[in-house]
Amino acid sequence: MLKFNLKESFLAICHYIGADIVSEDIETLTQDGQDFDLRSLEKAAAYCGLNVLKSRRDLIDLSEDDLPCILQLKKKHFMIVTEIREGECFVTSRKHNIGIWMPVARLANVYSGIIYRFSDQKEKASLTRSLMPSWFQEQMKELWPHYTQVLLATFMVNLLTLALPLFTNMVFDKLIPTFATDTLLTISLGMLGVVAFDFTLRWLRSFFVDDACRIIEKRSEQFILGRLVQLKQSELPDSPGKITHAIENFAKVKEFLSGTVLLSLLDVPFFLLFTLVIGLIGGVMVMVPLVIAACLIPITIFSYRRSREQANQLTKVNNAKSTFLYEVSSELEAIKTLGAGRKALARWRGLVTNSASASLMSKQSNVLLNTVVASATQCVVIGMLVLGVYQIHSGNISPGSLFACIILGSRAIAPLMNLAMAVNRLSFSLKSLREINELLGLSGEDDGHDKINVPTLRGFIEFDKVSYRYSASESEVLKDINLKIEPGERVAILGASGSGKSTLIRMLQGLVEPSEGNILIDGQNLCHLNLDHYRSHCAIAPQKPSVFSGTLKSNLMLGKSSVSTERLDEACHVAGIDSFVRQCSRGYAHRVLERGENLSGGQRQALCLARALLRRSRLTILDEPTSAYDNYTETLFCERLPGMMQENQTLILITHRMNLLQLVDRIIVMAEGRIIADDSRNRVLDELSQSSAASTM
Ligand SMILES: Nc1ncnc2c1ncn2[C@@H]1O[C@H](COP(=O)(O)OP(=O)(O)OP(=O)(O)O)[C@@H](O)[C@H]1O
Repeated sequence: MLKFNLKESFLAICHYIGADIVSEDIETLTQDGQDFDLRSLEKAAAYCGLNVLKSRRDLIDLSEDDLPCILQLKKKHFMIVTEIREGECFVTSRKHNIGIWMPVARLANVYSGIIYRFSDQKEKASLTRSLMPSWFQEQMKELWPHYTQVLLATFMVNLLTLALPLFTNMVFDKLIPTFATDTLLTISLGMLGVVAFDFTLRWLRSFFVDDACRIIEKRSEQFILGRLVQLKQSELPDSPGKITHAIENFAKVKEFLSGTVLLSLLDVPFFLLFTLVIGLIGGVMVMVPLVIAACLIPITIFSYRRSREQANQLTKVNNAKSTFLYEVSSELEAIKTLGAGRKALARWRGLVTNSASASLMSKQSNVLLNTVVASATQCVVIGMLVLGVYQIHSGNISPGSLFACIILGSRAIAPLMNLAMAVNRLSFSLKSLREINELLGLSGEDDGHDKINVPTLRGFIEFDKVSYRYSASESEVLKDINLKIEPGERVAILGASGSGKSTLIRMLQGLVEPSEGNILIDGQNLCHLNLDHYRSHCAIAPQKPSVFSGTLKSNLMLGKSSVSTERLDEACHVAGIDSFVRQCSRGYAHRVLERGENLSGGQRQALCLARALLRRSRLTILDEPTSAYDNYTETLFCERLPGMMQENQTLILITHRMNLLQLVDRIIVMAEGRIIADDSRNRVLDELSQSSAASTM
């Protein structure tokens, strides 16, 4: 029988689905030497973009949807199933890519009942996205058990609150007249027990709320960043400051969930319970809290509306502040050298003034509201005392009942007061939630369609009548582009600044979608491809180098989980950053600051170029890869690159440097968003030199 251990079985699955992973990758991922268990399997699967689902399942229930899968056999052996038919499963071997049909009855003798299935991570993500409008509500739903505990604790706490007024009533009406000290002692001890229980419940309630909040915080923040990465580039707000502001503001939602606002909301329904008890004890005395509540409700509603407007205003000015701060902090050097500090300061002053006055208005109305609301308890006590005197005088209630009503009245009105005071924070929390919902609700790259995985990219590219217009631009920046690039071709794209070269490359990476026409990759429409998967087969050195804080190695390995040192050395050698790595005392472990601030422009560019070359992808796109290089390093790069490129690797090179054209066989020339020449290198260069000679005559 074809039995494996778990690791071999997983490799067999990968081989079957064409996932790009080898045994060495798994060893690096799971730290060789450790047992390959479920955790290791999950890690290795995630590397291939898969989720593992381990469950119990009868063989009889196995369906096409579960395939390919791993069956756990009785003696810790495993077997993979790739096909099923009436009463039989096809179990296969990785090494020989062959298998046998085995009767289910025979398999059942050795099968332990446990199956490992695999689903595409994107499928799971798109499932989450289908819940997008209510992603937050969904999370809250999952936390329902936590909030049930909170509700239960709230209910108990409020019930226990009744004990004190009832005790007071009894003391005044029964124990003082009879001087029943034994009863007083017994009931007092009982009351101490109630206080201890109340204390525990309150503590538990805030613990449950904090715990729920911690879970929401963890899940939401993971979800937010995960979703952000998947959003369509063209849909994102123009300013990164807006994005960070929306995410930072999410803290207000967490504050709402963990703070007094939520607890005051939960306490509000108990107003009815307390007024009911006041009605039972004091009859007409119930009118006092009802009247005060009736006054508080419109004040609360008015205050909520006002604070909503203020929240909108404050968010707007704070957005502008964050955006400006982001810009200034990232371009501090340019501001200094250009002597633009004063101008920046003047603009900052304007923004700060706006923000300070918006925040002052919000604070002032909050303080006014708090002062008005704080008087409500006093009004309840005064109202109760005045009405109580008449009621006692007419024999309707006892003095004990009056005391009990005063305590209950204050308690009944407290949640309404808290709510009125919390509306300001409530409107800010809701505003923040709306803001983040709007951001996360933008279209994602993989929303809507079932996306196709390209198991291995051949690199055949076709632009079919492609046009594109940026939402902010007045006219099309690409017009009716028809283009075919065969696998293994080496192509340069030339053109004046603004002719659309980088936009064409951005489209090729699926960052922006054609306004018209289609882009086909190996015959498949790019918009139907799983972009994450497709991009994992591409390597790009962008025009603007993107360097992150970490080490040289972490920057080189971005998007790659393991790579041999030889490969790393080779890529750095070709990109011309090897001598710098050698100069650094810690080599690849050399510390890189945020955005590569401690590297020169050329080093940053070389780092990104080495990162792209390291991937040895079928499709390599280099967008002005040597624009920051000196001539000598550029010449070395031109000499070394051909030795590294394999025959089947397609190269697309955007450049203004004539020196780099020796790397390609074909040249495409663009002007004003159109292809104006597309031919072999020599012919295009001849044409270009003829036309430049003609223009100088
Ligand atoms: N995000 C954007 N929003 C609006 N217009 C844009 C955007 N990015 C680029 N453009 C416009 O699109 C046109 C093509 O830009 P693109 O960057 O593709 O040119 P390019 O040929 O790569 O130029 P260069 O050689 O200077 O890099 C330009 O006119 C540019 O102003």
